[in-house]
Amino acid sequence: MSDQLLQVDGLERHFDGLKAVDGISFSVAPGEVVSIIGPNGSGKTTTLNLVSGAIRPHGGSITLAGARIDRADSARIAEHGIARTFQNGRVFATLSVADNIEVGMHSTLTASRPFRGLSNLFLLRWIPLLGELFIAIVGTPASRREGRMIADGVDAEIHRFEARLGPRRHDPAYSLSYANRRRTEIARAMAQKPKLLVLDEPTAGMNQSETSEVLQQLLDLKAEGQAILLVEHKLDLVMRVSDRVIVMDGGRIIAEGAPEVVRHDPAVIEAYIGRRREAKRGGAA
Ligand SMILES: Nc1ncnc2c1ncn2[C@@H]1O[C@H](COP(=O)(O)OP(=O)(O)OP(=O)(O)O)[C@@H](O)[C@H]1O
Repeated sequence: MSDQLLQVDGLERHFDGLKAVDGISFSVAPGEVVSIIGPNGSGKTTTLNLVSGAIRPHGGSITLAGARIDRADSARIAEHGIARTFQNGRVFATLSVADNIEVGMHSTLTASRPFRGLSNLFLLRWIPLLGELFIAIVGTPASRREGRMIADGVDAEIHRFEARLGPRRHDPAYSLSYANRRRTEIARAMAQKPKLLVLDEPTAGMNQSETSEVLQQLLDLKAEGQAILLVEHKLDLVMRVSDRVIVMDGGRIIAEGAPEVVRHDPAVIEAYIGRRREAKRGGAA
């Protein structure tokens, strides 16, 4: 059995004949930070969507900690231990920062969701619903203990971004700045205590000082031993935080290796610089 945390083999996904992800294979080891970079439209987000179960692959396999997850839906994949954030930042707008983070812990609950395994069985899915409702109203010693654990977990995640989210813990997400919404999203993902944290452009739309702050937070997560699969356009950040960098172009992996090696790979330089040259020529025409 592989000692990798995430193992992706021959992954494929097409959209109306367009091969967005064209038979890629890669892995993430426990505690490793792996970044996927590449020009626009090269298949990075589609890869994250496949790994997190947002869409289904048309071929290949995805294994997390030894379990096949490529046929599971995103809720089951979250239970397996993958948490993700989205390119455009997704939070529950009317929920407070604390409540958004608490939602992230839902997939980890056991005492408050004793029949959650039945949720996958269409005819029996009302049983866990009624069970959860009953426990929420009446409560059990175990569910009360779990309630305290949730409150501690929310505090711990807010503490991660204390200076920014601490004063805003009761504010509705719609009232937050864009950067704070993205921080809330990362805190919610971390509240799941994921084996693998999947981040899609966590600094998109952020200025330089906000980006530096995110870089420091990613370095802190890495120091905690958190495995991360990251898609990011800001190459300075990628080079500083990654153990390994995967470069995609046209749905394929064109280079892979340590940041310094990949940075000087001729195929990578061509994919980036050549594309820019083409865009300029197109603009000039
Ligand atoms: N739902 C979809 N329907 C049709 N085509 C899609 C869909 N999702 C992605 N694609 C196409 O698949 C290709 C890869 O897209 P993807 O979003 O994965 O690229 P990307 O590398 O993440 O790009 P960017 O850096 O711009 O976010 C693109 O040509 C895109 O237009």
